[in-house]
Amino acid sequence: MLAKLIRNTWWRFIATALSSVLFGLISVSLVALINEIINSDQAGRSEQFIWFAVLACLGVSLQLASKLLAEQLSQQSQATVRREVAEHVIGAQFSHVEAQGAGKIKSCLTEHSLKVAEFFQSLPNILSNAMVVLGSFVYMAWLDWQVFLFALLTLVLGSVGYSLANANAFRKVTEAAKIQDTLYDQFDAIYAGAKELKLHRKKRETFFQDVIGSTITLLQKRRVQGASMYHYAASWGGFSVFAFIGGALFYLSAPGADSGKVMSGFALLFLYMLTPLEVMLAAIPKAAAAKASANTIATLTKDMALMPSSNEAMNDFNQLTLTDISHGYYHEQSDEVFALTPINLTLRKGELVYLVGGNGSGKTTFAKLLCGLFEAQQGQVLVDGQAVQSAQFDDYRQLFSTVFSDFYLFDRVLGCQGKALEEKGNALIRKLNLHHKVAIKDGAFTTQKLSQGQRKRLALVVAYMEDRPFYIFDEWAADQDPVFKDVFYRELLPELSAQGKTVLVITHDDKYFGLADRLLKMDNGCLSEPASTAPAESSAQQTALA
Ligand SMILES: Nc1ncnc2c1ncn2[C@@H]1O[C@H](COP(=O)(O)OP(=O)(O)OP(=O)(O)O)[C@@H](O)[C@H]1O
Repeated sequence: MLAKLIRNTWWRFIATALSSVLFGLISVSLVALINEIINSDQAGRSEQFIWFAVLACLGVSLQLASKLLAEQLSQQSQATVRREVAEHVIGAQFSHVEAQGAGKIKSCLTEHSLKVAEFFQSLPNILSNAMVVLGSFVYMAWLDWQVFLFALLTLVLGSVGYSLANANAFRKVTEAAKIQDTLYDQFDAIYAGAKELKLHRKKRETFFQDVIGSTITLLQKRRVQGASMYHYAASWGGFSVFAFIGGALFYLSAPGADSGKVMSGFALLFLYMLTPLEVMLAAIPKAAAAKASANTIATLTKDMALMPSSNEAMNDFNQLTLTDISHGYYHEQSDEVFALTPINLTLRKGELVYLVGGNGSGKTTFAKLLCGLFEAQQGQVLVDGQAVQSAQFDDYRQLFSTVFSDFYLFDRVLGCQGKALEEKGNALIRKLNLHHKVAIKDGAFTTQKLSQGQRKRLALVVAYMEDRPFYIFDEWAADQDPVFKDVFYRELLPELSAQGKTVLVITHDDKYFGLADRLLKMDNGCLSEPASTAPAESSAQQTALA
């Protein structure tokens, strides 16, 4: 993921890297120049001062450029990550998105993307300081090659200790990234479960301490463990540097050693190198966290592969046939599978079909399968005799308008803009007796602060405005008052059917079963149709459903 981001922003990345590297090199050159100025005679100093002024101005300009570029790079990378995650959530198969869960997705959109952005922000620091350290070693080699060899040995020892700690720390950081995803799910529960938690003290305490509290503590623990490893490693690095300084000074102060310029050069370098070395070592944990976050984001987007895009849309049908289609869920904890028994069914234009059955029998799963939210794990869907291919599923879904029981109402009436549509929507709002509460203005609802039953009516308005040939209502009437329930079953549904729309109504309202053209029954994943309601020409086939 990091490599891909770098590829996408290559010129900015290269410009940032180049300006940071040059700034680092110029910084070391300035230190070397200062040492030369200290140790040269008066005559040679005027030219050196000019060089000093030129290098100082160039260095400051390059530092500014690298920081400005890194800021752009950081914001661009965060925007790219967020766009990519959002694109995958919107464009992947519904079952894949469902399998990831909201917590992980939110965590990627927020904290993980921020960590990636922070890495790019700290890039100039890492590179310029690396150059300072590297340049310092080169200058050391020029001053005294034996001391330089000693410095190299110290560097190797320091790096070995660091890489050992790094592997362990990275495991902790990766573990912390996973715990963070769980925490985001629990953050959702704080808000969504606020009523339940406020009404029950014991529940609240248990949730606060054993659920969210323990996740927060575990995350804190793993992050401290990861960071501590890096601090141990940094201390080991610091110790190696001091051992090197001590050794070098001891060697240089030995009787007969040519100390003058070399000693002052080393003293300057040691002092100058320490901070960059510290900054560099401190940047490594951030880079590790960014890598762990980038890996999480990459896995998420891989598991939510984009579906083939298309500009086509199916917009009508006469007959929709399902042959041997099925879908199942695997429940990891209980090692059980819930699966629909392969379904064979034909639905025709204008039919009003009721689907009934007990809780958990598979009605919603069937509805999701029918409208293409779930791509069948086996079997086929045929529109007017033509099998729908995998690449056509998005086109196929454009036949449906749905209101599931966990529907979502967007603030804006998306995809249905225009004055005429707005007027149509407001007429529907009046028809559903909501006009005293809400209206559509400038393409958006004036309010969403409505009761659940009223919000469901608004979802119905949106579905009507979409004007698709197939409607699915999943227990839509469950929240409606008896008067409006009657309006829904006796007026609205027959009206849709009369307009040639096919309607599948999932319902428990047995009082209205008689109004359906056909009645389907779901029982523990098995779909059947009582012979009396099956269409005459295919009743034999329909009674043999499942
Ligand atoms: N997201 C999911 N992940 C795993 N299993 C699921 C999921 N949704 C449903 N199930 C399983 O599928 C079965 C059927 O669920 P479904 O929602 O289709 O039932 P339903 O008939 O619509 O129930 P209800 O009348 O309560 O809405 C359930 O018993 C449950 O075990």
